Amino acid sequence: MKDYIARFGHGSAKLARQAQSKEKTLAKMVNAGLTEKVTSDKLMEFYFPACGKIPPPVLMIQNISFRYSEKSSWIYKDLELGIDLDSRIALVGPNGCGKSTFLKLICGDLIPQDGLIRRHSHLRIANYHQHLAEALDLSLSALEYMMKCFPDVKEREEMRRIIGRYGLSGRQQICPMRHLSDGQRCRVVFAWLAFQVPHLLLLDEPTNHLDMETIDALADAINDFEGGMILVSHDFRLIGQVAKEIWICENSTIRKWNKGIIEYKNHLRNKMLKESEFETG
Ligand SMILES: Nc1ncnc2c1ncn2[C@@H]1O[C@H](COP(=O)(O)OP(=O)(O)OP(=O)(O)O)[C@@H](O)[C@H]1O
Repeated sequence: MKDYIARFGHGSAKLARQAQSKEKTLAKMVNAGLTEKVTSDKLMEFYFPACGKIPPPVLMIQNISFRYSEKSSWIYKDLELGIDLDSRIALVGPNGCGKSTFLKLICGDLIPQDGLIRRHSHLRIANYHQHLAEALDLSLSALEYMMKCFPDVKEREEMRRIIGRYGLSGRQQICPMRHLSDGQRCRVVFAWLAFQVPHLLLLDEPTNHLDMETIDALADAINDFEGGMILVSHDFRLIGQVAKEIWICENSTIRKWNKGIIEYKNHLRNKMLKESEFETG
């Protein structure tokens, strides 16, 4: 209401009248104690539970080739890689080169036409991507949703504590998720993801909708996590915080960058400068 008053208070006569009327209503609500105190979201303390160790090899990608259809070009051709619980990988590369496809292949959402992906029989993989938040049933509250996904947790209070860790306060836990902001819905998704106790975290652009403090909390949680991680992100700050190695996805393959993240950033910058010089002649 304050926004409306600020925007339209000096607008056309009709809008200004509406703004004045809102101002009066707001004053009455404040006097009657009907407005809620403005608070910022509770700082999120991300946390991925201890997943226990499984011996290597945890995941082996053996000569896989993948394309979406017979008519389309190969996204990967004869790809060979290994991933363990101490892998902390940032997967980078130009738009459309196949980063998300790689994560889908790893978690088994897509099957390669050739080759094999061998996963340790006890391996639990959690795959975070934007569409998870879009697929939430918004008529449910975060609490109802989590109780439905994890029926083994019988006590509401226990589940409230679990969700609370992800920075959702009392009311935000019990109102329909349609009333939550995009960032708050992401927190629900992270709570759901972490509660699966994965060994391997696949994070596809996790920072969209998250503010800087929350991204830092996520970085801390990843650094405390005892399992493996593959991160697809354009956020070099997060990459610098959590990745130990960079893999570059390009030309139907993935190759390991054998220098540090800063060197990779400089390499990209120089490449872009050269391209723009070439374009401008
Ligand atoms: N379901 C699909 N069916 C057909 N083609 C697809 C499908 N999903 C992705 N593609 C195509 O496969 C290629 C790789 O897509 P992918 O989303 O894996 O790339 P990306 O590197 O993650 O891209 P970005 O950085 O833009 O997210 C793209 O050309 C994309 O258009």
